[in-house]
Amino acid sequence: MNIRQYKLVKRIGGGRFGEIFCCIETETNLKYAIKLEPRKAKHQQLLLEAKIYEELQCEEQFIQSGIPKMISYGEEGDFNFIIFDLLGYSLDNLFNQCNKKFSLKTVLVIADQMLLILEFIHSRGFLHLNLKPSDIMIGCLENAHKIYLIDFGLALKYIEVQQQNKFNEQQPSFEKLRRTSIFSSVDSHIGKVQGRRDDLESLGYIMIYFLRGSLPWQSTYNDKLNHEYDKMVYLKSSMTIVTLCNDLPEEFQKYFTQIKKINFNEKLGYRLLRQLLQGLFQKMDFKQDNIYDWNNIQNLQN
Ligand SMILES: Nc1ncnc2c1ncn2[C@@H]1O[C@H](COP(=O)(O)OP(=O)(O)OP(=O)(O)O)[C@@H](O)[C@H]1O
Repeated sequence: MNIRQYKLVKRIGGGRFGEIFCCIETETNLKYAIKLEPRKAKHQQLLLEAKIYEELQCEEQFIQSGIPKMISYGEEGDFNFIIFDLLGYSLDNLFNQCNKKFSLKTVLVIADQMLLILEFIHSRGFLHLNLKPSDIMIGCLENAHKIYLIDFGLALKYIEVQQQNKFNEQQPSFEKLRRTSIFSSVDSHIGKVQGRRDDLESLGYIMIYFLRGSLPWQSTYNDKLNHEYDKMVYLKSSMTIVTLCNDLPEEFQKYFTQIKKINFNEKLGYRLLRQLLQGLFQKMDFKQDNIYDWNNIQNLQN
């Protein structure tokens, strides 16, 4: 595979680790996404991320898993690259376009698909450990109703996490990056070994964020500057589930109670969590029609 057969069209995103462009394969005219990481970057992780995609893609269930297909990866000149299926918008983007509120129906449909995706990656031994709305995407065209999870740059095999028996400040700064987000689990902030339940806790915070428009510990915290980080951690770790889920349907409180009850390495009842949220969906008499809040917006902005 030769990266030169792809032409960069436009930048579509970027984060702490790379720049993402839409590209066209010149022979077929098909569009893809390409993630580029400078090879001089201090903490190179793109090729590790590629290995995770490679391992996940070997699985039979991968096709329906809600993870974009990796077409190719490698090194070219000054960059490491991964080429993936091109997806649509991130939920971060869609959330902003919906005036920072999603309806209960939209949140429940997202959560149901995310639980399936997490069950899949956990069953293959991986933890995402960096869940946030910008890593959750919708597909393109006929897959526009499907939810996808991206960005395995900070993912780990939990078997490896278990071997790191205790967090230690000398660990690579990836460890620090994993616990800087407003969506990170409480245990990640206090340096406890992370497991599958930490991803589910982050998903719970994302649901609350979408429903309320913010999280109670967000206040003045700025994740780029790490400003007021200690205050954010204090507020998050001292908040009870009851206060966090105040005024929300009781299923959210039950969701967190269920997660907090289990040990970090215990197998989770994904089905139970899905049934809990599906029960709420039915109770509210919502329809399974693949219509999300953003489908009501006339001109979505890229
Ligand atoms: N396959 C894709 N199709 C379309 N857009 C994509 C795709 N992959 C990534 N993006 C866009 O690029 C953004 C950043 O991607 P990604 O999270 O992989 O980068 P990162 O540098 O690892 O970011 P972070 O700092 O969040 O870890 C996403 O939020 C999304 O908007």
